[in-house]
Amino acid sequence: MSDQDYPFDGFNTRAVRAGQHRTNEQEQSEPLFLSSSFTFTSAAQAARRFAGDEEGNIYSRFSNPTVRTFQERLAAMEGGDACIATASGMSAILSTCMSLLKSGDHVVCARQVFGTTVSLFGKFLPRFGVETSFVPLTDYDAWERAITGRTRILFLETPSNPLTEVADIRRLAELAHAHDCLLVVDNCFCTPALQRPLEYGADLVIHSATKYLDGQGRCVGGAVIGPADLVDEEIFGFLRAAGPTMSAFNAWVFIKGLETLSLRMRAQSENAAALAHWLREQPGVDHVYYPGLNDHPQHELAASQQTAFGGIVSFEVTGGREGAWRVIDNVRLMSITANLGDTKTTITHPATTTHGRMTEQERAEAGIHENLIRISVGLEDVADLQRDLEPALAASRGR
Ligand SMILES: N[C@@H](CCOC(=O)CCC(=O)O)C(=O)O
Repeated sequence: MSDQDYPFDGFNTRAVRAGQHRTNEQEQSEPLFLSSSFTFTSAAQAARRFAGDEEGNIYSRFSNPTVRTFQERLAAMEGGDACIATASGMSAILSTCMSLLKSGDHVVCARQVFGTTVSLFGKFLPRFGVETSFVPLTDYDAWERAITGRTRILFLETPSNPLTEVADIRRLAELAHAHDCLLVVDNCFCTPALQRPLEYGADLVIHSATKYLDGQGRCVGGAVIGPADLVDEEIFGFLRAAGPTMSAFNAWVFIKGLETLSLRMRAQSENAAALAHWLREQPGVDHVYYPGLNDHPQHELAASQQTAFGGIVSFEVTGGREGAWRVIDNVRLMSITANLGDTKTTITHPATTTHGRMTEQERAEAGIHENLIRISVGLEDVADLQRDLEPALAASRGR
């Protein structure tokens, strides 16, 4: 069908409609296909499907209609040609690396990324001959200096986890392309509702669907979005062979999550902004990290690159690790958990959890101090979040 015949292409329309292919049952909501394999009408048809001469389902490790709906919907939302769904956000990064890199290749990665991403690049990929140089996220000269003739991928998160530092995607895309590299952006904190890195020149977008795409803390999953030649050819080939696949059930949950993504991201951004401003005024709070604050070092860049500032607020308290733990131990409403993007507000001590397996030096270089607390702001009333934090902050100060 041509665009003229079907001109319904707004972002919110895609979020609720893209990828839906009704069956003969004429269902209103997307069906969940819990079937590990699919049948063929003949041996010849099976052979055609396996040879790739005929489109159609084969086996849910690499082809499932519910997973396909999620992939088509997320690709449409990110503005990419293709999407591959994976078992987790980490397996999305792993699948990208295993399919696009070979022994002898080199990656440049921001220092300010999720701790497990540091482990993958710094500890596991070197076993397969792929080395990574880590650079400060916003030091563009350092990115350039780190690129060698063997560099294939530049990898970053923006905003970064947990300090919400923001990098200029356009600038890094130009740098990557000038050196024949790919720019891979983990868009977990913003989601396509707030930022679409492919529009700024990124080659691939990574997601942990576990976070905002689900949005209600139910399922683990991931995705890679980008051009068909990379995603459908290279990365799909690895996924089919190695099998770090998203389950149909999880895909179905994520499909429903995508339908409310825009609303949640806006509401959570508003709540986070209100909490960040309030936190700045509280005794015992040393520093608040939130891109929506005027004094955030990349506030203007975030305003130009994102349509809202996101739901993550991090802050430092007086009293070191003990002070931070006391705040966390004294909240009653927020959930103490190592996850983010949930409608329920979560509170985390990054230095000992999400970034706990980085070395002390790696954490210091990334600016993650022992007194840092990360809050993923949910959809509760901000007044209740303040009511929860106020006595926790007081307890931390010994009052
Ligand atoms: N990226 C998420 C996920 C948190 O997950 C963990 O902290 C598990 C640690 C591990 O991978 O071993 C976040 O930052 O909350």
